[in-house]
Amino acid sequence: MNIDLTDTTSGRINAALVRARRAMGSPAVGMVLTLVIVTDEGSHYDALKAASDASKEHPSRILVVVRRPGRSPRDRATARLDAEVRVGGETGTGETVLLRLHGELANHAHSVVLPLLLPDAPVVLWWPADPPEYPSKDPLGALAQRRITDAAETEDPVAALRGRAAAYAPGDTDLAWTRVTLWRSVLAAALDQKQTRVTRAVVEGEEYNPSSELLALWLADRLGVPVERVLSGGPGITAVRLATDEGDICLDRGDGSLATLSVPGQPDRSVALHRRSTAELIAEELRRLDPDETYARAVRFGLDRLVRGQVAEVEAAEAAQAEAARAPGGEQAPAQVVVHPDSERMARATAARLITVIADAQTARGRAHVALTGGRNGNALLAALAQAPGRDAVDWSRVDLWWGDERFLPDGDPDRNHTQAREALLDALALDPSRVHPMPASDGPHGDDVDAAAEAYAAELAAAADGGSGDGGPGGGPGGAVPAFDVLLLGLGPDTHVASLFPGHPAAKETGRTVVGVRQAPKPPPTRISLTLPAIRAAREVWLLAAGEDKAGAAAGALAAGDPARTPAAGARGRERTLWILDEKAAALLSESARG
Ligand SMILES: O=C(O)[C@H](O)[C@@H](O)[C@H](O)[C@H](O)COP(=O)(O)O
Repeated sequence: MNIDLTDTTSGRINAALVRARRAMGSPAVGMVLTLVIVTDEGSHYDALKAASDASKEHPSRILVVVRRPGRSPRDRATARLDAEVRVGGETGTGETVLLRLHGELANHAHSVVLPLLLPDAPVVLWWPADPPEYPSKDPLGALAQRRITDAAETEDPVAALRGRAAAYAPGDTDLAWTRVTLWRSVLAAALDQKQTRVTRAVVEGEEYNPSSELLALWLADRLGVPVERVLSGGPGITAVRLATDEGDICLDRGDGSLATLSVPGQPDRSVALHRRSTAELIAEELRRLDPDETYARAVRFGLDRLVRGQVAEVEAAEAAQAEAARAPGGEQAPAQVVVHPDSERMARATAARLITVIADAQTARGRAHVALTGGRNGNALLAALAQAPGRDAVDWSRVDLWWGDERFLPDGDPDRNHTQAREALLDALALDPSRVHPMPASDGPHGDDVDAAAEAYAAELAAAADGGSGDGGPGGGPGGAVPAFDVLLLGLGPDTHVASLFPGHPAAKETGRTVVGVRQAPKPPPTRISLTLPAIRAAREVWLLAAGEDKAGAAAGALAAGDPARTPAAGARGRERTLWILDEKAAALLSESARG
């Protein structure tokens, strides 16, 4: 039975429900909960359909709240409640009330809903999209034992998960979490059955997929091992791999709905992991109304603690481009990792190591080319070098100093890497000024034309390659256009950037030039000059410096090797040596084998 009420009240709606139930001859006693859906005019039909299907398993009173505050001041001044009451029929044994709150009333939904709640029955609130920032503090949310959101229905699902974590209160849940129930139960069963130690996990799923993130967070929290989040073409989650002492447990759905579960020592078996409808997800959520502690732990585990991996299926073009960017003719040396107890000892030890390499280069070739980096770790190394007892083993007048990148600011600006390097070390050394090659400043001869400034630096490098070191040929970058740096230093960004090559930024994919201008860099200041990966790879040795837990995910992700366009640090390799210099905190997520 359907009853339409215009300009009505909650009391009249309740009376209409009683009349309709009497007419249907079915008491309200069979209903077990009130499901309140807060949505908009355009989406209420789909949400109501899903809820009605879900409530077949849980006879419910469904209240759909559509706020219509109105556009004009006159509209907004009015306060009117319209309702469509439906009992029986397609709602099954439940009943639904579609509530349209016009004008000022749209700001008082809870006062309309409260009198309509089933007495002495739990309340579930569902925002199909656009939930409040703090669901439990929302006036309607405060009425509910269960508050359902959906991170997949947001502009930035990963940011939405961060918001869910910050706002979490017992009773909160999210359909992105509900979507991983089947994956979790299959993996938990496989782990319970195969009592073996898991050393690492990988979750593969399409980019910006919140369920992939939550599955990875759940595994990281449950297993206490590094969990790598790797991007794939999807749809949704495509595979989970658990590395164990006996081989990988792998649950792979690919792009279908039938997954294959592989457990070492057992025959593969197929598992149904179909992508469930919203109605199925809501039905699952209505089954249990106690706070979901497992969700609480997973969503609050910390997205930054996941290891960020690469695209599982790197496009052929990108892979070919990465291959083309390798140093001409030179194989890239395998990465070595050295881990120091803390950042102070890391800086001191690396200063001693650098002195040795520079002195050896001068013995072998009469001079040394060193490329410096900016950032905390780069400057800490220079400060340690200034204090190093062996500092004078180097003839600093025969050292050519270059930069891997520079902030494009006026000369002498405190934020320039050159300024910071002078303060940390250079002003204390007997350097030959003609051998100190800072990158151009924004108040130099090229003004604020960062591209012209980059080209000028590329020319300076090429001149040093041809006339200077005598070995800028085969060891140089594209066409021998840079000196063969004896050591090129790089700091590591938490997003795996090196120099000013940021993930997904065109500069990280550059293969034709040695130096580029960088605009809109995610790390301030936004305009920079940077060597490109081919120029970096011209170095004999590339040393990557990272200290602190905020670098753990980046270090593990980059060392897992992958597409340099998305993980620039993975493309920073030396011709003779690639050395990762970490402190324990930055090494925390490395696998035992990666620690060297
Ligand atoms: O100009 C810069 O900012 C650096 O060259 C940059 O690449 C830096 O090395 C990394 O962002 C790591 O910086 P921290 O060592 O400070 O973390």
